[in-house]
Amino acid sequence: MRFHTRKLVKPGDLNSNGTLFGGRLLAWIDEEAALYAIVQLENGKIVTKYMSEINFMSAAKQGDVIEIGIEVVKFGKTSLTLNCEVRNKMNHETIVTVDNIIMVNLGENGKPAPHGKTKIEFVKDRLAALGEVD
Ligand SMILES: CC(=O)SCCNC(=O)CCNC(=O)[C@H](O)C(C)(C)COP(=O)(O)OP(=O)(O)OC[C@H]1O[C@@H](n2cnc3c(N)ncnc32)[C@H](O)[C@@H]1OP(=O)(O)O
Repeated sequence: MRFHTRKLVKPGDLNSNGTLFGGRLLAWIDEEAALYAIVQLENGKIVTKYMSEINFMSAAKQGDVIEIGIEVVKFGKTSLTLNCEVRNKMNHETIVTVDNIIMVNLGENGKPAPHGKTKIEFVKDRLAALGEVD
């Protein structure tokens, strides 16, 4: 699993227990999944369809640095299924796992559209293929 994004837990991110608010964490995960899918599928019109088992394993507290990891479970026809783990950057303690996040690729009409992708691609390889590596 590749951990792309780091977040600092700030006072405005806390719940009434003084730990990281779960809704805030889910918003960060949703944005990360959307970003990942937009880059992989090369389409800005992508929506979250479904999230399965969300397991809050440990609490994060103010001042913690956390990181969000995403990996591909499956390329579908119009969908991309992702898996997510959020962990403490410093000690790698797992904070939450989400087993399946289904992102759906939309066409111009807003309906599911085939994305034509079957495997993970890296932007640097796409650029290299275009002769645009710096
Ligand atoms: C980033 C964000 O926060 S976006 C905001 C939140 N999300 C939204 O507002 C989305 C609202 N939902 C919708 O607009 C619609 O449900 C859509 C466009 C996503 C999907 O429409 P549907 O008619 O359900 O699409 P359809 O049945 O063709 O399924 C599309 C794909 O999703 C998959 N899918 C749909 N429902 C599920 C489900 N419950 N579990 C797993 N996969 C599912 C299908 O298998 C299909 O994948 P495939 O083509 O790779 O085989």
